[in-house]
Amino acid sequence: MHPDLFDALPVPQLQPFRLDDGAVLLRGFAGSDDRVLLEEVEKIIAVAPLRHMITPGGFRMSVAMSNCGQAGWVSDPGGYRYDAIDPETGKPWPTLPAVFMELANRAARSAGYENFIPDVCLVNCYVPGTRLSLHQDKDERDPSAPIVSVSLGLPAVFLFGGSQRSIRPMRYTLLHGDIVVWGGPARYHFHGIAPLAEGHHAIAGRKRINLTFRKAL
Ligand SMILES: O=C(O)CCC(=O)C(=O)O
Ligand SMILES: [Fe+2]
Repeated sequence: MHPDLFDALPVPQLQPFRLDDGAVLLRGFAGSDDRVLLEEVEKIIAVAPLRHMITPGGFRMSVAMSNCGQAGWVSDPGGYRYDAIDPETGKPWPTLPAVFMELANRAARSAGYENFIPDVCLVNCYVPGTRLSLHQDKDERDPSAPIVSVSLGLPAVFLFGGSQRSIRPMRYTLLHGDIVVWGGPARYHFHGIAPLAEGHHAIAGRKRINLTFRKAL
């Protein structure tokens, strides 16, 4: 059979996998955009370098972070905030690439959230051993907008709990191209990432890149 015949076949559309009311996992949703997304990440971190922020408690975060968009999430001994200026460079953050905006909007729509227009993308970089402890994303102004979280590179175990820290989190393995969307009744659910296992990814190498899209301002 000629390979072009396959191109005409519809791409299998996996059903969104429900994690909780308001929260879904879209398996492989970003898979076909992976190389473009990673190229854009390289451009972003060339301007706004990855850095380990300091928590208000004085700890150095194990995840290396950067941002793009109208503001960026920053943490320092004074607290957490969104800042239009990158404190590391003194300049505005790089703008949100069109391919990021489009993907985030499309993923949100697939999860049941119409008209999601993010203004911030937090870039998280994990290497084996890196973890992100259970937390809520609650520094954003608009509670009606979901969080759209894209996984690229090495797999990670995503911990997804409930509205209270005491609710024991469920564990889901997130793979290259997966997107998790949480909003509505799940918007303030506790979540985190277990320590990344050792490994090598064919495109991303020895790391995991996570992009979280937010409407923060
Ligand atoms: O890396 C992830 O999948 C989650 C990132 C996250 O929770 C955050 O950036 O607030
Ligand atoms: Fe988070």
